[in-house]
Amino acid sequence: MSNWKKLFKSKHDDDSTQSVESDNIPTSTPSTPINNDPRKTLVNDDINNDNNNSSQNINTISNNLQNVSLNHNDTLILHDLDNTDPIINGELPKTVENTKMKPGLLTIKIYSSKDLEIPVPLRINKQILNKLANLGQNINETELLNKINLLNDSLDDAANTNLSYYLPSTLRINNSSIDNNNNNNNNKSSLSSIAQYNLVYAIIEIENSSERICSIGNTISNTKFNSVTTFDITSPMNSILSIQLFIRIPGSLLESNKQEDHLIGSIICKLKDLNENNSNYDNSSPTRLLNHKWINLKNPYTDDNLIGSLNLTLDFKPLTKDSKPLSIDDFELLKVIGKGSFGKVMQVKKKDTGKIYALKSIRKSHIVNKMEVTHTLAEKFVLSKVNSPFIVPLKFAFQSNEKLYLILSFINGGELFYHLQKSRKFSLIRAKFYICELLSAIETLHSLNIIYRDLKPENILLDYQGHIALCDFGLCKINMKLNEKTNTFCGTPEYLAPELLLNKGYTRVVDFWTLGILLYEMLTSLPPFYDEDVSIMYKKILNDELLFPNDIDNITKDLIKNLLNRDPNKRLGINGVEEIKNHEFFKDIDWIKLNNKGYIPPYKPLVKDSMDISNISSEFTDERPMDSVVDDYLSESVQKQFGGWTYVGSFNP
Ligand SMILES: Nc1ncnc2c1ncn2[C@@H]1O[C@H](COP(=O)(O)OP(=O)(O)OP(=O)(O)O)[C@@H](O)[C@H]1O
Repeated sequence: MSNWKKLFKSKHDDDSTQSVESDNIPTSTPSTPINNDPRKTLVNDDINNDNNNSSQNINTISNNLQNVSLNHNDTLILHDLDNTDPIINGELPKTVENTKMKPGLLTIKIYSSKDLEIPVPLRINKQILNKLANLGQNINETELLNKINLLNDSLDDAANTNLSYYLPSTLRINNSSIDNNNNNNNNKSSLSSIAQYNLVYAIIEIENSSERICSIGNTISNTKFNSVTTFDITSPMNSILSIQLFIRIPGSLLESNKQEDHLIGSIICKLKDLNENNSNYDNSSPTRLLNHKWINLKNPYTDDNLIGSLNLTLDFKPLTKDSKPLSIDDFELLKVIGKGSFGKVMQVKKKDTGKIYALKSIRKSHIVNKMEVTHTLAEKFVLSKVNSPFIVPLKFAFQSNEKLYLILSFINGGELFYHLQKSRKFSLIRAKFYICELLSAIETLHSLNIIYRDLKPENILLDYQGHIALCDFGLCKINMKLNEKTNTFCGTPEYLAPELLLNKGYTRVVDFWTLGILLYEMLTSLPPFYDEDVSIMYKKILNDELLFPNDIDNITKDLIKNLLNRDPNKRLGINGVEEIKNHEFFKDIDWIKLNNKGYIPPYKPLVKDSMDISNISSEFTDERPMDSVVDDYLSESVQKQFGGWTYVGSFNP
């Protein structure tokens, strides 16, 4: 079949980042716009009832959203740590409701660890031990040698527990002397020789921002960090702080002979719970949430207590009415990372905290001219209301006279589109993982009466661990109660549901059709009704039999067939997302674990740190990052529509 041979085309090949409007002539289905690029997002304004009321302003949308019924599923299993610190291991909250704790800055100081254990057996002998002893840094060498001599004497019985007390956490090594694997093929680096090897490191993550800190001395067991980092916190009532401790083991100490990174243990806690424990908490002045406290490590996947703990101090400084409003000058522009219909997306660094974000800038005059004001306002409101682990978090929104700015967490594992292009298709395990996380994201949106309408691999980003983050909420339709219909013709041609093509009105179940198309595409490399000619593709969507390649199993086929039921009233999910979750395909999924990002992603993108842009096309990153100066005049009444744009979290100072 010819459509199995489609060559993926970059969505940016032909200036196709512009939304296509209805002047494109329908050829097959009445009132259906056609464009040359099947993957391009369509919005048909002729029948776009979203935009009918161009004077609808941000406040109206805000009011609408306040009426939204919140499906709050916030059951937490709390368990004590030192009998005082509640550490969570429950379901992530999905909405921002409580404004007891204001947005602000969280400063984390990590001093040291105690009793850490190396989680895997090491291949170790006297020679290696002595070499390590000589390479140890920031440690009293004589003392270390004495200890290692003791250990040498009983090496046969030496458990890793003991080793972690003697091995230094930071080594200065001649690359070739400890880990030949790093240098075998690289003469240059074997010449460059001495390198600092921070064996123990921590990844601190909160609100999708992460920071890596490295050991600076002592032993693996009692690592010294003495590091300070500050995070911007926008939803403190929902923020979950995760600190994961890893050890990087040189290949020469492992049977595999290859360098490996292993998780030693983690701390996961909810900021508000730490706050609730602090009886002196004042909502508007800096507060110490933890003071030099030893926190026990846990296994994040089983929640079992582990031996070992970390010494921390946490300080929280809430924003106040006097805090200076944000502007583009508070950010350093680093790289262009994407282009949307109305502006660029850039990687930026917030000057005060040094944290890396994505900045989406939108020119006001463009959206006004294209009657896209409502969609843009809806995007910001959806982002500011929704709190899902699988939706890209909005950090801030601000504006100038000419532009609107959104500051989002920078998700740098690349678009799913890019990874699908590279792999052509995914294994069932990998596709299932993405579908589960997407279903959870859609569930959160639907619970807020929001339909997404534009599910496709281009709008799905992978984070550095390989979890998904849905982006681009420009086509969301808000206030869509169960079974309520809308008519706007929008979406991406190969993902359009039949009821949308027939222009008879559609409900939230369009999102389940697109989910079915996406699953099919991930497993086979092409959407099921694909054709390069869009008008033929529309006919196929409406009429063609759904065919599967032989390697798709019956349970998966059954799920796809039910999601791709052309009758929206009989489509799986018509009675709610739970109906889909109950399908046999998902029978082994623990949804609470999933929402805690508890499943290890089957694929981890190659991401070094939050600055890394290697998964982003050079088509963007080669461009010079700049906030273009524009001189658009917008009348006061037009400007008024953007009145409530500013966002600094669940509280506006
Ligand atoms: N938070 C983010 N982190 C990293 N990259 C991002 C982020 N947000 C957006 N991008 C990149 O920028 C691209 C364009 O962003 P987005 O889709 O939100 O813009 P848009 O104007 O709404 O686009 P469209 O024209 O497709 O509707 C995305 O496809 C993605 O590759």
